[in-house]
Amino acid sequence: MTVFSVKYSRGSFIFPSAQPAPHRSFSEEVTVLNGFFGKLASGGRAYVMGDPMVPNRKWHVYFASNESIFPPPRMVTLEMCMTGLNSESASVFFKKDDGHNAKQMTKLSGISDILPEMEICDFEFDPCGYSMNGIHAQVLSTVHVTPEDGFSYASYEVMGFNPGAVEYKALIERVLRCFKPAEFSVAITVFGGHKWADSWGRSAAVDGYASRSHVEQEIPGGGFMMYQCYASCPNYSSCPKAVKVAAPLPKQIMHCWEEVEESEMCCVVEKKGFTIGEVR
Ligand SMILES: C[S@@+](CC[C@H](N)C(=O)[O-])C[C@H]1O[C@@H](n2cnc3c(N)ncnc32)[C@H](O)[C@@H]1O
Repeated sequence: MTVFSVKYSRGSFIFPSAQPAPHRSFSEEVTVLNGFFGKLASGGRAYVMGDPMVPNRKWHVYFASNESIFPPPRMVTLEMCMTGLNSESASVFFKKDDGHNAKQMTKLSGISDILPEMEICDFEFDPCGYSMNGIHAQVLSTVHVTPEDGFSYASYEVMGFNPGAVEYKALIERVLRCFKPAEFSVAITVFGGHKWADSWGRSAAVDGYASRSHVEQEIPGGGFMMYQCYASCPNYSSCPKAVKVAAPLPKQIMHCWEEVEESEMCCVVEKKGFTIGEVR
């Protein structure tokens, strides 16, 4: 089987020092990924997006494609990372003596209502935890839930949908209803031209949450990424305004990959076919 394209993405780890190799730093991960995919026609391309005002919330992305013209065809991807889950919402993802299983977790949590047409294969962990994969035609989605209090976490990812047929803000709100997190991030990746993605390239005002940061990054060939972090804010009028951070200008490109630790990256690096940068 030939790889057509690959994308690896993650937020900042909650416990970075607990990560085993090769996840001790993004540069280590990129080295491993380039070992597998760096020889694809596009070369490996890596980005770190984040707002310096929100230091523990960065979005790490790696792409490679067998097309020399990057990026691959039209595609929108939404990725949400949620922490501080509401304890009642999280309790759904604990097994119970009455045989409470993954199917009931999917229904009771509201996950089945996020995109009702999805066919879902769900799994409950023992004593708690939940994962599912969903499919409908070319649309794919996945959810993973760690419900334990103190380090609760849920992720939602969907790709391959028609952005004109799914309303961006409403989808985010259906996901939030399942978990009611204290904080969350949304990463949007658009391949195939900015305009095609309709409302998906714009920031969303989400009821009950304040946008804490908003970062945008153009991808060579017409692609686009947007990364937004939110924190719950019941009294919306007193919420601080979001800081909108622009994409880096070409003149900010610096060749300093080897000298830069991930924690202090402040530049864009292009070296031997891969690019890594932090957007400020
Ligand atoms: C949903 S699973 C992780 C799935 C997957 N690694 C991910 O996040 O993409 C994590 C939750 O399942 C629970 N769990 C129970 N048994 C587990 C196991 N054998 N492996 C991983 N997680 C387990 C953890 O305590 C946690 O609440």
